[in-house]
Amino acid sequence: MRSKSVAPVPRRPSPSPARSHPAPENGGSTDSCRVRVAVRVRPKNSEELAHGADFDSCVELQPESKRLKLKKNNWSCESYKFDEVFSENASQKRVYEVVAKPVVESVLEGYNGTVMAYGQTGTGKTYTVGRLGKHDPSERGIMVRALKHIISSMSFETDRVAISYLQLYLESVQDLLAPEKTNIPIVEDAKTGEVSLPGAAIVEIKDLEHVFQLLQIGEANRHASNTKMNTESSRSHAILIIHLQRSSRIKEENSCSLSNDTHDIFPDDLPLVLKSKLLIVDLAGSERIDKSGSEGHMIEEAKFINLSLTSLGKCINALAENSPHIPTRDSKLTRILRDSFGGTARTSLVVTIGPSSRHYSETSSTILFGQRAMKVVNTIKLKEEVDYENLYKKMEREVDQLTSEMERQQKLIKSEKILVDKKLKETERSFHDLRVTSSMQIENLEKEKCQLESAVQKLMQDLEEEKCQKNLLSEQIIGLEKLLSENKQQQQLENLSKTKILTDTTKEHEKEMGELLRQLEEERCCSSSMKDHMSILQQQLCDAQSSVQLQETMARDLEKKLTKVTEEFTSQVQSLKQTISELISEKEVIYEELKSTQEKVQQEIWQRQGLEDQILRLKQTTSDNYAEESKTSCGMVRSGSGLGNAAFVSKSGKLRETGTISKIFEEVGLPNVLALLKSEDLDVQIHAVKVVANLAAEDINQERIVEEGGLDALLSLLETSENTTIHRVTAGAIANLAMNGLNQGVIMSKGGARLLANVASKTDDPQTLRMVAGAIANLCGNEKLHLMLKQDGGIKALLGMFRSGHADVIAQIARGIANFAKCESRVISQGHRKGRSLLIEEGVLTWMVANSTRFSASTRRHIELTFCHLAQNDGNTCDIIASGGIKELLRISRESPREDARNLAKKALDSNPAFLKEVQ
Ligand SMILES: Nc1ncnc2c1ncn2[C@@H]1O[C@H](COP(=O)(O)OP(=O)(O)OP(=O)(O)O)[C@@H](O)[C@H]1O
Repeated sequence: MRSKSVAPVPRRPSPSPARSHPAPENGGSTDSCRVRVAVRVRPKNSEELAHGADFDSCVELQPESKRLKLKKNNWSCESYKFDEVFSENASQKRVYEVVAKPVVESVLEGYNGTVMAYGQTGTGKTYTVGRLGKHDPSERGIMVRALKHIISSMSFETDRVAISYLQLYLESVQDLLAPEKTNIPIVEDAKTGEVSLPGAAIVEIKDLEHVFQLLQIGEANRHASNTKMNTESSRSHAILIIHLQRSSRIKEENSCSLSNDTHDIFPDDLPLVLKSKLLIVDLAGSERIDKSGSEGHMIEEAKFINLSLTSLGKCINALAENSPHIPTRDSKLTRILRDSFGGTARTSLVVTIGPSSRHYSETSSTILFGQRAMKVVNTIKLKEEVDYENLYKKMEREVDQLTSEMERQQKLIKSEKILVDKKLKETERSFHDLRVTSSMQIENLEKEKCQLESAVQKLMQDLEEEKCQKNLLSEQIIGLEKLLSENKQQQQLENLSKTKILTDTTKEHEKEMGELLRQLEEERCCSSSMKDHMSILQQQLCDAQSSVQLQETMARDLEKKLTKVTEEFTSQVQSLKQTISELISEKEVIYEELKSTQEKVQQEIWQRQGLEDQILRLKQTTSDNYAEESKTSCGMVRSGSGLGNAAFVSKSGKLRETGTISKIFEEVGLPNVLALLKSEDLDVQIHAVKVVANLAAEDINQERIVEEGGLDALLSLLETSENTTIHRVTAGAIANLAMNGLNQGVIMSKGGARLLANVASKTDDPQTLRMVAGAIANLCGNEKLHLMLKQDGGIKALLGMFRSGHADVIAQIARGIANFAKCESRVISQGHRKGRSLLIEEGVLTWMVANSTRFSASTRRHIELTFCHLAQNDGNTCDIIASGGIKELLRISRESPREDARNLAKKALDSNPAFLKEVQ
């Protein structure tokens, strides 16, 4: 698409309006513009020069006043004013500059244009328009000059130019660049009135050399004959369509290049393109059959030419007179030129006349035609469109970016979650460890405390006991001392009275006293050792108490530590909880973002799908329509060798699109695509069938499409639709599905062969017949279905399609019967079946012998193989002999380019005694 360095397409001042016209509907700007008409007089040819006075000139030009005088005879003449008059000396360059250049410039600005030559046969239309002048540039006609002008004015980086070259011959449109394409339909868009020729080749132009090559091909394919009036008389109308697509807007630089309406319709960031078409038309010459000397087939040609020119004249008359009804539908020529006269194109007409008075009446009617055409006013209209291809690519890029961003964010969240989970687990583990160790420590401390307390208690008890014993001893000592003093007093009293007894008693008492003293001494010793022991015990108690105090302090410290650790842990847990909740809320936000991104992506996908639908629809309705082309010109991209199946998909370039379709199909889903097959809108339906047909060309989709009900929908379309395009593409889709062995039985059981036969009986469109024949040919490759195929009329329909005479259709028929014969011969050789071939019962043998000369070389190979396979079956011997097939078998055994065919034919001839006898 357009790069910023490319200047916006320049604007021309609008011509002044000549007639009021409706306001634009799609944002394009419109102007009224009258058809410009110039007249060109051909120099006298050799015959006219030779006959002198007989061929006196009836034309006189007045170039200054742009007038032409037409002399009827010496006393009567008429004068006509044109936009320009060219004498016989006017150069090709000048004619181009006056007639065509303004139209080409207008086309470069985005308007449609038409340049057309009209005139009697032999007056120089082809010379003016179609002359190539490859070696003499001064000779070049309008076609070459216009293309050279366009190529030099556009940028190949951002713009595209392509051509279609067609001829209208015997009311049939034929492609001059691909002459096998005949009967090309003319499609008119009901809404825009735009005319397109789907199926016509559109070839992108590279350079002038390429232009010469293509125009030469077209020239070689154009119908021309030698008539009395012109040795190289064109027998068809040639139409060169130049398709031009130019980028029209870059957001910043060209806001001035668009009308306000356009801005309202297309947002600033949409890429826009200007699409325009230039039709250069070289009409076949009008002729009087008596003068041109046309005979036989040429009379037929002349009738068609005159008929279409008459209907063009009627349309011009009706337009010139502002008639409410313009009979454009009367001929294909007027349908193709619908936009050129009274439409949206800027149109220039050059009318060519001969100078000779012998052709006064033809010259006069040509001039009147030109005069009337000058009254026609077109409404030229700028057609600005969204460049969906570019937009699609842009959106695809954006979706990719969004998807990768989404994936990146998902990965980020995942890794963050793993990190948080890990952290949480670690914290839980350390908290648990801490709890276990602290509870163990507390337990130990408790135990120690209990042990110390019981030790202190025991010491206190011991101390108490010691104290009691000491008291007891003190009391005993006091009692003894008291006793001693009483004894002393008694002794003193007794001493006075009883001296002897006293001595004895004193001795005894002294003894007792000694004993008591000793006991007292012992008691004292014991008491002092008890005191020592007690002081030791007291010391021990003190120690124990201080140890208890120490332990208590330690326990308190530990408790404090534990409280601190617990607090720290609690705060850690809290902060972790905080982090987790933050992470969770962050996660929720990211999830929300992801959700909205996913929704956005989904929307983008739907939008993209919608846009693609529109692109395809637009492609279909414009003449650079690839989809339609692919449909009508579809070839066998993937055709198996020999008798293999054939997939019906579009030509090169469409495989890439199939890839995109598969991608979208994955995103949109098969049920949604299949649902579109039942759409009310025919365009959508056609597009959906095309998508399904493309998908069905891929092996991996074939079974799924049938499982999801796609086959039912296709068969129902085949049965109910009246539309030829639907028939053609649906048959192609079924042909693709029929490549799959499993699908073949399903297609047959659902009446597929009967429906295909029905379509074949109703149409003459070679492309549709090719699809139908291809589908039946694929079904022929399954021996289990042979009987049903015959009963459902499949074989009859296959042979019946031969009537089209189209090489591609015949190739499919031949492939089908060869498939059938091969499988049948295998089944018979394995002993699973006996008797006459089902193909022979349907008259294949007679058909092959009768048409043997009409087959192309490649088709002939299939036919040869069919002969050989049929000849392997004894049940067919009589039929082969009766139909004269022996001769054909002999020929194949000697001359066939295929070794397998030669061997098969020899084998059949050598092994069958009836054949041997016949040969001898
Ligand atoms: N302006 C001209 N200068 C020189 N030769 C001319 C000129 N116009 C036509 N001729 C010659 O006259 C002959 C007939 O011209 P041409 O084939 O272009 O006619 P035509 O109108 O296309 O005829 P038809 O309708 O039968 O195809 C050709 O030989 C051509 O070279």
